[in-house]
Amino acid sequence: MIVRAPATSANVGPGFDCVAVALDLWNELELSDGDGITIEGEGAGELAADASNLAVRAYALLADPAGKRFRFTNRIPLERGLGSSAAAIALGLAAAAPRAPVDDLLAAGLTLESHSDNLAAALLGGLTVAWDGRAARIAETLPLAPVAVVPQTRTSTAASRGTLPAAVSHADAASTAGRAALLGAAAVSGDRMLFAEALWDRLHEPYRPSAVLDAIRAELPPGCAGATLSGSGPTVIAWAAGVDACAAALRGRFPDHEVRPLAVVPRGAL
Ligand SMILES: Nc1ncnc2c1ncn2[C@@H]1O[C@H](COP(=O)(O)OP(=O)(O)OP(=O)(O)O)[C@@H](O)[C@H]1O
Ligand SMILES: N[C@@H](CCO)C(=O)O
Repeated sequence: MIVRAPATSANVGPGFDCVAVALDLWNELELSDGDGITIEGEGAGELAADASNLAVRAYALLADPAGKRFRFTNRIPLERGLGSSAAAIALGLAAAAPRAPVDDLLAAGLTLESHSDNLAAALLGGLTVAWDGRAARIAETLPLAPVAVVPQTRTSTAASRGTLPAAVSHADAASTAGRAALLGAAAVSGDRMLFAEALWDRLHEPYRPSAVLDAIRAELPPGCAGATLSGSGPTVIAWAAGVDACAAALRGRFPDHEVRPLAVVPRGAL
């Protein structure tokens, strides 16, 4: 059996801990009878190749890993805000229970990661909204295309979440709720202008400083209509109508970053 799970970009601006989008960059698990765990690609030599591996732990929540051989091919870089942990969890869950209701998989996943936004998109694909233990894919594609600006540096999500304040003002909550409503409407309607207007947040981005995000917003590259911090960062997503022009400009401006157009994919691990 072969299972694939996509990278994901969570929050998409105002959708903190509830919105995420699946991207065309995939981790893969080949599961067969036998034993042993092998890891190729991203995280090889670094990730645990034993029962403590996150994907194997996810599998073990719903099926017995004894007598199974796990062969992982990883393409999603770790701790860059591209949902590597959620993809690992999605692989394990989808391999263990491919026909389980998504809400059951989310409930299992929540025992391993405290927020289910990335996991929802990794399982369902497209743009997802997660709420109160449930999730739905609300759009298969988006009106603007994501171009990822990926630094060499890493940010642990746990550490990044530690910088967020315990409470926010009503003004910040109201502003962000408005943008989040716009984000959903723009995604479903396919309206580019509304989507670009939605890409502003006051709940988490102000507490996760990013010079790249600030620089892109201060001077939008050609073809680019807005930018968001990807998950907890440090990757930034530039949202483009003209991907080639946008990517070329970003490569010129951020030569020590990897600039990577990553199309939205309509399906996830399920
Ligand atoms: N392919 C993988 N297999 C097993 N464990 C993984 C894998 N990828 C990531 N992990 C685990 O998840 C951790 C990274 O999770 P973290 O939430 O900090 O980053 P991320 O998921 O890449 O970013 P974000 O959640 O902001 O999108 C790694 O340090 C490792 O423990
Ligand atoms: N919603 C989570 C996503 C982490 O990928 C956060 O912003 O911390």
